[in-house]
Order: sequence, then structure tokens, then C-alpha cells
Amino acid sequence: MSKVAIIGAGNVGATAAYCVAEQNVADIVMVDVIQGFPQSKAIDFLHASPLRGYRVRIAGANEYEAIKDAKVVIHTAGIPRKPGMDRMDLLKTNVNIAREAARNIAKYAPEAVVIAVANPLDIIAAVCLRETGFPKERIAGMAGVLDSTRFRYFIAERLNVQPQDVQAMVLGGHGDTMVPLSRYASVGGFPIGDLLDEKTITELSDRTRTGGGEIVSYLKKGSAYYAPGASAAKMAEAVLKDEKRILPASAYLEGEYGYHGIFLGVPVLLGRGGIERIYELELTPEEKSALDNSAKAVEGGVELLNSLG
Ligand SMILES: NC(=O)c1ccc[n+]([C@@H]2O[C@H](COP(=O)([O-])OP(=O)(O)OC[C@H]3O[C@@H](n4cnc5c(N)ncnc54)[C@H](O)[C@@H]3O)[C@@H](O)[C@H]2O)c1
Ligand SMILES: O=C(O)C[C@H](O)C(=O)O
Repeated sequence: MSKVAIIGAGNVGATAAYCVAEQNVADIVMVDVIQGFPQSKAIDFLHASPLRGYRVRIAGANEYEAIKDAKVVIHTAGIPRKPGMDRMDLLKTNVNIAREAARNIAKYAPEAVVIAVANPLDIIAAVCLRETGFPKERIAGMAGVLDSTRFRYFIAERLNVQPQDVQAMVLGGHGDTMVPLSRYASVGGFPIGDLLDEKTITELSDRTRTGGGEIVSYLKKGSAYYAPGASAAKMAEAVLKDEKRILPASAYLEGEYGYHGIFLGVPVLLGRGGIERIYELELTPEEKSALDNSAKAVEGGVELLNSLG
């Protein structure tokens, strides 16, 4: 059976592990710096297996060696934000953690597809690319799946329809400048513009952009993890099963959409090889200008990263 390694067994890492277990397609190992912590999660998940029906091996470890030969590595290790903080405020701490993790991924799981999750997401994905030396296709940032699932839920809630019947795509960086593409959103094949007025669509787009912050302001001591964990697991499944899913993900751009040398959320084809294709959608001038604004925010983060040396 394939192996999925999850770096960081905290709220997002553990939730992702639980979701991956339920897919029943890969053994799981969680690595965390806190002694005993990932081991406790692994045993707890195994106790649930007779109830939840999975038959995979689940382990916890404090040494990176445990990720040996993983096909997929989900990098969640890092501090979450608290009220009043921007995701970029996490940069310095989480870059150092990501550098160490990425070097160990390159050492122990050189063939892996890496799904970056820690924030600031588009910058942490860049660190994973630089430090592993992997081809760009094998580094994918998880943000668009989460941001889109939030947008899908808000639309479904407003229309009182099954959330799975709502399709929507959120592009751009994983920050408040992200770009919910309402023009491409649909419900059961109907464009949402046929079902909702402009004011409502704007309201739902705005709530999507600040969806993470809304949870932080309620939770106070951390950030969202159920939907993020499920989103990372969905991406892992696409890779493990070679599903060829079209999903939004943070991908390294070399000219696509006019951007060079940054990770940004765009529609991709996700399969065994990681990001197997990047799709370039036709954007209106307004959409392109919103994406430019989002790319600028990511470029600011990359400058900060470069200044760390
Ligand atoms: N991309 C997204 O959409 C998204 C969504 C939610 C959260 N996040 C981010 O994910 C990160 C984790 O969030 P969380 O809620 O799980 O936090 P958490 O504090 O619950 O868990 C983080 C874990 O990382 C561990 N850790 C720290 N340094 C480590 C190292 N060097 N090696 C291994 N493990 C290490 C900690 O011990 C902790 O258990 C945060 O940066 C958060 O902002 C991103
Ligand atoms: O909001 C955060 O800081 C966590 C995550 O990026 C999210 O969108 O939930």
C-alpha cells in the first residue's frame, strides 16, 4: 500500500490524517516535534477503525526518518494565526519549520508529491520548492480547494441546495485578496448569475475571502482545521488514485497568467505526477486586475522570504 506522510500532527494534520484513513488507500505516518503527541493520535485513530471501517496502518513518530518513501507528504507543521493577525505574520516562524521539513522530505521521500498547507501558504509552497529541489509539478499548495469549498457551501446554504451540486473556483493567493470567480460558479449546471442577484453574489464572495478570519475570530486560539484537513486529504486522494481532478491549487507559475516565479492559486489537473497541467482561463479585465492585486500580495511575501536569507 502507498504511504502518506503528514508533517505536523496538530489540528490540521490530524484532521487530514483522519480523512486520508477513511479513503482506505494509503498507510499514514504523522510526524511532530512534540514527544508522544503523534503517537497518541495514531493509536486513537486506530481505535476508531472498527467503527469507521478503514484498514490502513497508522503511525506517529518524532523523527523524520519515519516518512521514508512516502508517495505524498502533507506539510502542516507551523503556528496558526490568532485574532488580529494576518497569515503573513506567520512567515518567519513557519518558514524555518518548512525549511527543516523540506530538507527531510528531499532526504527521505525523494519521489513524493508535496502538498503544502502551513501559512502563509503561497510562501511556504515556495520554500518547499526551493529546499526540496523537486520539479515544480511535485509541489502543490492547498488553499483553492478550501476557499472554493467555502464559496460552494455559502452558495448552497443561500439556495438551500446540496453543496456537492455547487461548482465554484477561487483563484489567487491564500489571503484576503483571493479571487472568487463567480462567473464560473454554477449549481447543477446553471450559472449562479441565473439564480442569485449581484448583491448576494458579492456578499457571498466577500464572506469567502474572509472565511478563515471569521473562524479565527470565533476560535481565538487558532484557526480552522476540519475543512482544511478535508481539503488536503482530497488533494492527496487525487494524487494517490491518479484521479486527474481539476481543482484550484497553488502552483509555481512561469509565465502562466503573466506571472513569473511565484506560487498562486490557479486551476490545475491533479494526478499521480502532482500538478500535471495548469489551465489558463479567459479572465475579464476586472477579474485579471483582482488576480494582479492578489499576485502582488504574494510577491510581497516572496520579498520578505528573500530578505530572510
Ligand atoms: N492552507 C490553508 O488553507 C490552511 C488552512 C488551515 C491552517 N493552515 C495553516 O496550517 C498550519 C497548522 O495549523 P494547525 O491548526 O494544525 O496548528 P497546530 O498548532 O494545531 O499544529 C501545528 C503542529 O505543528 C507541529 N510542529 C511545529 N514545528 C514542527 C516541526 N519542525 N516538525 C514537525 N512538526 C512541527 C506542532 O507541534 C503542532 O502540533 C498553520 O500554519 C495554519 O495557519 C493553512
Ligand atoms: O485563516 C487561517 O489563518 C487559516 C487558514 O488559512 C484558513 O483559511 O482557514
